[in-house]
Amino acid sequence: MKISDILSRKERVLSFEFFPPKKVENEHILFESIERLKRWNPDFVSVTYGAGGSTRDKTLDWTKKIKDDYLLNVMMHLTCIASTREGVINILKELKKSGIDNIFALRGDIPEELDNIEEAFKDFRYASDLVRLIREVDDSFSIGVAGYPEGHIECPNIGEDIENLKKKVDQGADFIITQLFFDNRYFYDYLDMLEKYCITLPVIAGIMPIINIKQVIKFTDMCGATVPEYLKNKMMDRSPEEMLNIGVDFATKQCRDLLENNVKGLHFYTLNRSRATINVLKNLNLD
Ligand SMILES: NC(=O)C1=CN([C@@H]2O[C@H](COP(=O)(O)OP(=O)(O)OC[C@H]3O[C@@H](n4cnc5c(N)ncnc54)[C@H](O)[C@@H]3O)[C@@H](O)[C@H]2O)C=CC1
Ligand SMILES: Nc1nc(=O)c2c([nH]1)NC[C@@H]1CN(c3ccc(C(=O)N[C@@H](CCC(=O)O)C(=O)O)cc3)CN21
Repeated sequence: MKISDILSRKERVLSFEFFPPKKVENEHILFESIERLKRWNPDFVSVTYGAGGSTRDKTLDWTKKIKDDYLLNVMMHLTCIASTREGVINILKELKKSGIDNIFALRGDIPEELDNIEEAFKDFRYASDLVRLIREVDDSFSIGVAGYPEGHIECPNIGEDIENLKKKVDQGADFIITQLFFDNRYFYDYLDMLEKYCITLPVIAGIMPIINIKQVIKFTDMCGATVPEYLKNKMMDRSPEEMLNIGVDFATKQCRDLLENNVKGLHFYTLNRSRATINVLKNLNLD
């Protein structure tokens, strides 16, 4: 089912994001999480795409599996860095054949071990190049792209970053999912700016209930999202149980405020765990 159709029909959407487990022994954690989260009737779930090629096949396999075994509406993340035109065209054919209608089109993180960046950018430079190719090859996909409420880390200023977002929109993207953020002010200011730049696509908010503060600090240092100082302080040196409760409490307040302000959707970065996200959803009493 195309996410663009769901977005035009529904006032608000709910979605969950997973990544293909690196270790076989972690697969059961993901199975359990999908099983539990399915009860919340997500409008779609998405599967991330590993940079550098390592987990790419796994992404397609997991996306198919979640669709066929759990009967969920799926979106596959597709990154284009270090990919060839031909390789991407083959993946699009495979997606079509498998009945997968939704693609999250990304450039992808630049792998640390990359020694020849020009080679990696040979066929695709930006996510907008990928959006263009998808539209060229098969116009029937629904395409999501990433938006950065705090600006993308490689971009000198947010205005320029939004102009770059506009290129993805102009190439035919259908909706935007934001990078994770913890202060809603960034999100509301971002929506105001998008309006000024005449970007009218639906914007789904990316939410990560914090389970482990050290892991989140490590990740946000890399992706440029700000973790509020008081939240860091509150979570430091707590037990895993205490940390999860603080994370759930924070994400609940954040989502409640977004819902009061008519957010178009909540997309949870679950990190393959279900408990924190489910506790937030329970607190929200979503109907
Ligand atoms: N769930 C996931 O898998 C997510 C992954 N990401 C990661 O975030 C990173 C960026 O990916 P995207 O946003 O898809 O890339 P993008 O191609 O839209 O943007 C990448 C950078 O290039 C700049 N840029 C874009 N077009 C440009 C142009 N024509 N001229 C000059 N600069 C331009 C942007 O401002 C940004 O700084 C990747 O590292 C991606 O993997 C981000 C969000 C979610
Ligand atoms: N720049 C960027 N790249 C991404 O891949 C990405 C985003 N942003 N933003 C949204 C989500 C969040 N994603 C994340 C966030 C954190 C981890 C993380 O902490 N991973 C663990 C390993 C987990 C495991 O393999 O068990 C780590 O320690 O890196 C992974 C994906 C993927 N997405």
